[in-house]
Parts: sequence; structure tokens; C-alpha cells
Amino acid sequence: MAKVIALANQKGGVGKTTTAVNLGIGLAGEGKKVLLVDADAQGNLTDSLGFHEPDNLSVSLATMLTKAMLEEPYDAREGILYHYEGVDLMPGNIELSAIEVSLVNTMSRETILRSYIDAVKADYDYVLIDCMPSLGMLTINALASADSVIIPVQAHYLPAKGMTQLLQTISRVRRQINPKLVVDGVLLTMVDRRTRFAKDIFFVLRRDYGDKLRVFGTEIPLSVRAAETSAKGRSIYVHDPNGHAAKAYAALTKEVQGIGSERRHARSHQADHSR
Ligand SMILES: Nc1ncnc2c1ncn2[C@@H]1O[C@H](COP(=O)(O)OP(=O)(O)OP(=O)(O)O)[C@@H](O)[C@H]1O
Ligand SMILES: [Mg+2]
Repeated sequence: MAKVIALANQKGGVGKTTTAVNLGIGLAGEGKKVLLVDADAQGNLTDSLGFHEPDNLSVSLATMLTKAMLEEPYDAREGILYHYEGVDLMPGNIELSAIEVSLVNTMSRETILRSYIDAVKADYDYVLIDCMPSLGMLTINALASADSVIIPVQAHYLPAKGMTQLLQTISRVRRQINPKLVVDGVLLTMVDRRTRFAKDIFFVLRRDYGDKLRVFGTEIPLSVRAAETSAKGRSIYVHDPNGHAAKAYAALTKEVQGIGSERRHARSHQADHSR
């Protein structure tokens, strides 16, 4: 059964979509079966993988969520696209903004996306959900569907109120809808080695949120090459395989795979102690 990871931060332009692409394709490169879900009405993830409207998008996440809301039986595999670098994609587009509105007046409005993810996740090792930059209904749905959250943070902005609000939302979803939800960590993105910002942010996160909020050991460097990939419809591993950004995303891929085993390890230790 897949591990479902939401990439979430209501702040825009922090690297959620770029991380979904390059972590997803990184995991596929490690032999994992990966589904990327574009839960953003901007459809950036879909575009970045080279699927442009209106060619391929007669069925999108909005179609599936509409069916789930109507409680109609549907084929959950319908509309899943395949990218040649080895990942599947459930595309998203502007129709998701209408879904965001209609969810508000729907029964089980927080768990509509979960019913879709539950219907497809048996086929995958990882499902990555690329969230939109808001804490609206679709992001709540993504958090309700996920096992864990990765929070990309742009290294040259000090995370202020926004981070507290995001963590509170995550806690609320955990309490009310999805008790298993954990934060895998904060991922520093667009790190410029010529400045100290990344170190300052690390310090502020530690000071304000303590050791409980893990910060990934891997930092994603500021890289023009990484920024170019979205227009090319491919990952950093193909676009600039020997560059810093490709190395960083490969390291992140390893780190993310390690998290599952770390937790299993911790649990089996606990079990040992409780015997
Ligand atoms: N490591 C990087 N170095 C330089 N530019 C980057 C890097 N990662 C992403 N970018 C660029 O920064 C912009 C924002 O990245 P991205 O779209 O991944 O963020 P996002 O959090 O998904 O944004 P949104 O909130 O709008 O969905 C894009 O133009 C992207 O190409
Ligand atoms: Mg995005």
C-alpha cells in the first residue's frame, strides 16, 4: 500500500511543484511505483510534466472528485497519464477551483479526495499530492488523505505566521479527521550558498517549533537549471543530470525513503520496551 505524502505550504512559489516532480521521478528511478496528483487549480504540476491543455485533459482530478462527491461508481484509474520518466500523473486544472467551492456544501467534504486516493493507492508505493498555495478545502482534503506532509520553505524568507498557521491546520486535521498524519519535515529550497539565510531559517525553526519539527538534512540549492525544467516537461535528472539540483533531489529521494524505515525502527524499539 502506498505511502501518501502531501507537499503543502500556503505560501506560493516555495518549490512544492518542483519537489513533487523531482522527488516523484527520483522515487521512480529507485524502482518505486509513483502517482503524482495535481491538486492545484493552476495545474502547474501537469504543465511541468509536459501535459498541456486541452490535449490530454478530458478527464482530470476535478472529474474524479465530482464523481466521488456524487457517490457515483467510477473507474478510479481513468484519466491517469504516464510520463516517460516513469511516473503516473492524475492531472489537475482550473476546474478544481469550482470543486473547491462545491466542496464547502458537500457531505464528508474533508474526505472526498481521500476516497479517490484510497481507490488508487493499492497500485503504488508512493502517492505525492501537490497542493495549491492556500489552506482551503482542497488542501484540507490533501492533508486528510495523507500519511505525511513535506513542507517546502523558500530559504530567503523567514517563515513567520504562515508556518504556525500551517502547523495548526495540520494538528487540527490530525485531531479531527486523520490521526495518522505526521510532518516528515521542512525542506529548505532555493538555498543560496553565498548567503547565511538557510542557517538563519534553520535556527528560527528550531527556536520557534523545537526539535519536534524535523528539518530535512538535504537542502535544495537555488538553481536556474531547476527553474528551467518546468518549461521543458522533464525532471532535473534529465535536464541537468550532473548539476547541484539533481544531486540534491537524489539525496532528498534517499532521505524520504529512509523516513519509513526510521519510523518502523522506532516503533519496533518501542514494542521491544513494552514487552
Ligand atoms: N531550486 C530552485 N532554484 C531556482 N528556482 C526554482 C527552484 N525550484 C523551483 N524554482 C522556481 O521557482 C518558482 C516556484 O516554484 P514551484 O512552482 O515549484 O513552487 P510552488 O510552491 O509549487 O508554487 P505555487 O505555490 O504557485 O504552487 C518556479 O518558477 C520554479 O521554476
Ligand atoms: Mg505549485
